[in-house]
Amino acid sequence: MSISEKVSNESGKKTRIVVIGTGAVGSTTAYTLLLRERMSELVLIDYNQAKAKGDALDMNHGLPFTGKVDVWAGDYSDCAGADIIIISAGVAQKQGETRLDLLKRNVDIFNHIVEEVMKYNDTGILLVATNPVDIMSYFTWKKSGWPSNRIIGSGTLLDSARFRYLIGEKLDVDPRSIHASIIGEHGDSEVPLWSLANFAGLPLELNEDDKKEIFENTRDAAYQIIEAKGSTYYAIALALDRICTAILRDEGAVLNVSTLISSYHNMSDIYLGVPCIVDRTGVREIITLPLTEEEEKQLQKSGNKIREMIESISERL
Ligand SMILES: NC(=O)C1=CN([C@@H]2O[C@H](COP(=O)(O)OP(=O)(O)OC[C@H]3O[C@@H](n4cnc5c(N)ncnc54)[C@H](O)[C@@H]3O)[C@@H](O)[C@H]2O)C=CC1
Ligand SMILES: CC(=O)C(=O)O
Repeated sequence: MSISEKVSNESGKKTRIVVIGTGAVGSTTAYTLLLRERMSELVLIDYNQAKAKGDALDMNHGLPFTGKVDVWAGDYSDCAGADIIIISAGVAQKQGETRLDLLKRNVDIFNHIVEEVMKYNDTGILLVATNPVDIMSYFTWKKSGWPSNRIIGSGTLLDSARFRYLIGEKLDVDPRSIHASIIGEHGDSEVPLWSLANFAGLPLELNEDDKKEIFENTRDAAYQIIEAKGSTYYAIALALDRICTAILRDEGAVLNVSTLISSYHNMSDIYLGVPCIVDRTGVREIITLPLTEEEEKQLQKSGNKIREMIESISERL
């Protein structure tokens, strides 16, 4: 069986992923998808066309070491027929800057991108990584007019991975065996769900100081990495690859992505990071977790912060 057959979807059609914005996050994501042979066609689009062309050339030179994937630097017309379109274009967070500071600049960029994508595709799934991701996902949903199940933000999948890694380190247990979630905003108001965290079904043996340290290092991870090297991209690339895989393989995997909530712990009409069942249709179902009173309070605070940000761009919606 050839690789292109292997990665074809059920109808035998080739599988295409488009990455828009091939900066640190976009190019690392594209490379991760290529290494793991997730698709038969990979298209790179960037405002800086030379960068996209250089990346495509560089990745093509690696094909003798991977499988057969067609990789090229394209334009928006290549979104036609794409299964997944990842948007990681925009302005990156600078040292000391919050994700929300980026909002207005990135809305301008998305206004153009979403309009272009809509000209060529109305059946794919849009996967948003650009920050502030919950608000950019909401904006994309509004602007596109697509059903919300097909507009997915990376949400708190990355934060949950950081949380599981740090808990695993503390307990000396493989992070894949740690079941623990961060929900809410992908940002400073995110909420750790200690009440549900476990491994092998057992509660975690962590004292309050350990918990405080683990959560603060989870919440502040992006700031720490940006201070050290300017931007974060490896772990988000793996998180985006995980979401693409759940979609393309129709997995029904539970992932903490950002989605439109309509009645979640008394909140509605915002995009928020919550556990969702992800399959070929995108977000198939949102899972409502039983929270403690304190966790619910924190989640509502996080939701209110997102709502305020959405209201600050209301004239653009
Ligand atoms: N959701 C998450 O967990 C994470 C999100 N991010 C976010 O991802 C975004 C990208 O970050 P980086 O890759 O580090 O930034 P970067 O500056 O390296 O890359 C951004 C790219 O977008 C391109 N771009 C700008 N305007 C464009 C347009 N109109 N059309 C097409 N391309 C355009 C730029 O030319 C550049 O190549 C940022 O908003 C960052 O905060 C970063 C890490 C994790
Ligand atoms: C930059 C960012 O959002 C992150 O690494 O979490």
